[in-house]
Amino acid sequence: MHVAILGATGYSGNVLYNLLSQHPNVETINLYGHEGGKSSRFLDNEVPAFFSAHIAILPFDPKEIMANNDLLFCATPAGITKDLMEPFISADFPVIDLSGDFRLTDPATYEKWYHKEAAPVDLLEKAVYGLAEFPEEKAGKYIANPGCYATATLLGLAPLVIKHMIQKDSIIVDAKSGVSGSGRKLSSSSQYNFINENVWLYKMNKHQHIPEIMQKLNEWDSHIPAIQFSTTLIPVTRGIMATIYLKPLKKYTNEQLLECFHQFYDDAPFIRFRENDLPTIKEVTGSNFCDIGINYNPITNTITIVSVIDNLMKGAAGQAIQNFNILCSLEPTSGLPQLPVFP
Ligand SMILES: NC(=O)C1=CN([C@@H]2O[C@H](COP(=O)(O)OP(=O)(O)OC[C@H]3O[C@@H](n4cnc5c(N)ncnc54)[C@H](OP(=O)(O)O)[C@@H]3O)[C@@H](O)[C@H]2O)C=CC1
Ligand SMILES: CC(=O)N[C@@H](CCC(=O)OP(=O)(O)O)C(=O)O
Repeated sequence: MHVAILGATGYSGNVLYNLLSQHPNVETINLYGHEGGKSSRFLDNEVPAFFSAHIAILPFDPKEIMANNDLLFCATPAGITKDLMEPFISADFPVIDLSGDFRLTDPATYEKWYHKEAAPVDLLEKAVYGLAEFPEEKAGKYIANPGCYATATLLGLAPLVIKHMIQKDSIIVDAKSGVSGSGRKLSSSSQYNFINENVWLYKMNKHQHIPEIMQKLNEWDSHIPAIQFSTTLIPVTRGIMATIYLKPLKKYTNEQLLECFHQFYDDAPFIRFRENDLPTIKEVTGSNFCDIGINYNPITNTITIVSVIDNLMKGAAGQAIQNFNILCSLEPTSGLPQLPVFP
């Protein structure tokens, strides 16, 4: 297949290029950048880590992309993506979009949480939310790849929520992310002097993944009223840990809780259910795995779920490849590493 990447110079685009260049079903990868941008940009000049990849970054041109490729991976920022995607959606051209612009079905909710103008409703209606382990019933060729925090949180919560085993108003999520989650551009919080030997709880009660998580949770259980959700920046490059606390609906044994997770995840190639062993971020770095461990405290009647992913893999480019495999009916694990980078 011939595939295109828009935004290959960004972190998620870098990882997409890396994965696609080793994908057995991908013949060529064409790179695109800004509309009307310089025609003399090359990947190796922009990203020294890809020193030998002397590949041109062509100016963004929907007609040329659709004429020369079978599918587009879009790794541009939220707020910008929605202005670029109309020609692809109108032509029913396959797109896997890593941004948040087409994940929320309600434009007013997007505008409230992203503080940006939403995509038009007729375009939003064509998008399919692509949490790979829990595909939508709706079919479509425009896949809205989930957010990184949303992926870790939803995969940790899914089994107990779908089986209605929890007190619905009891969910508290304390999520932490490495700095690459904010992309390649420098910001005050990504400066070494700020985040080294520091932790920072940011966007308290305002994080844009709250409505995304609620949208999916309410598909599984429409009676979940809200979640308490916080995001903390930690001094690591890659990785997310979502620590989830909730109260069970009634007393369950540890075995009953383990059995619930096994039912959902034993056949899922990228979920490693670790039972009562609580995973660390490093155990999934560089892989598309989501590792999940659980603990039950009878004294406080609290279940703790720890869900870890690599934000650039399962939280972005890795899940995008999973969605590519699903959309194109390829082997579910094609192009994705089977072990993390460790140590
Ligand atoms: N980082 C992460 O862990 C995750 C990111 N995402 C989402 O994936 C998307 C990409 O994120 P990330 O890789 O971190 O971002 P980066 O900031 O690292 O990269 C953004 C990319 O978009 C390009 N770009 C920006 N504006 C335009 C434009 N108008 N036309 C064409 N290209 C443009 C940039 O090119 P240039 O540098 O030339 O401007 C760059 O290649 C975002 O929507 C993000 O929210 C989702 C999950 C996790
Ligand atoms: C560490 C860090 O800053 N992470 C980013 C995640 C950005 C992202 O992926 O945003 P969308 O999925 O909504 O596009 C944040 O918390 O906003």
